Amino acid sequence: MTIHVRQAIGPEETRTYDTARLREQFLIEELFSPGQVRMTYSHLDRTIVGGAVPDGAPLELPTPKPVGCPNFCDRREIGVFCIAGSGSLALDGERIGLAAGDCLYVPKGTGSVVFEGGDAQFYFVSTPAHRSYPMRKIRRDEAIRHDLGEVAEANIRTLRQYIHPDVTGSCQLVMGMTTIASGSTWNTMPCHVHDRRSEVYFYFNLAKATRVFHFMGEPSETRHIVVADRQAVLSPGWSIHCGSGTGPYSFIWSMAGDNQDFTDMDFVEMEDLR
Ligand SMILES: O=C(O)C(=O)C[C@H](O)C(=O)CO
Ligand SMILES: [Zn+2]
Repeated sequence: MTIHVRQAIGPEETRTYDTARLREQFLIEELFSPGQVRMTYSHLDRTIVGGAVPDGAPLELPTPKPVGCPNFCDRREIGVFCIAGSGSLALDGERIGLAAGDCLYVPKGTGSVVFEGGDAQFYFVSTPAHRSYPMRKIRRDEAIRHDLGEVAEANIRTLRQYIHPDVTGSCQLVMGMTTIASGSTWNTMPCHVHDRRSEVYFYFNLAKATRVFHFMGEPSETRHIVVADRQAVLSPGWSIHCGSGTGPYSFIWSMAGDNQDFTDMDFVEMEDLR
């Protein structure tokens, strides 16, 4: 098991960063390793971002020191996506099968969490929770689907809300997946901020040579991070978050903070971007 801790960084400090520092603070490069759970604990809403690759043997989710409780879910909830292959999660011994594109909401109070599967790869995000909602598996066709964008703006995409108040209860975690249509490049453009919530963008299904140029920063001080397959970007509430890919890609977004209102966004006017 590996866990790295990232402190919350403000806009003034971020303005002074060079490329290496920006990547060190906001990009999570290595999430998947056979037989391992890898995690990053971010002080942005105390979000834990992780990857688990059971590689044929049961892989228990450990409880790292920053969690501060005997069990991982004593005061936390988790959203888990199977991003490749198929496998299962055993929650206190109850096995739930997951195929690529399925999501599992793991409630506060769950004791043991075990990842299983020969070829399965799991991406997960966990945030603090104050009460227990029912465990729920959400298949791709059970998520709320939104078809967004315009051909002329190269931003045609399908956004699916999986962990969302209209699908399943959760304390603060809101989570889903967006897939960019063939021929489009942009996600989340026109862009927005929402200082009430922080967000994590996990990019995947990129070909080896494809890169997403992820834009972040204050609207008046934008920066970019070049992102490869299966890498995640931490997005503070004050930062824009959008990207343009050199080839096809999808991403799993997750949010936590003061509300679960997906539509609560402050859109940025194009003329205000620098
Ligand atoms: O393609 C999009 O637009 C998104 O996926 C938007 C994210 O879900 C988001 O930023 C929600 O606040
Ligand atoms: Zn957002």
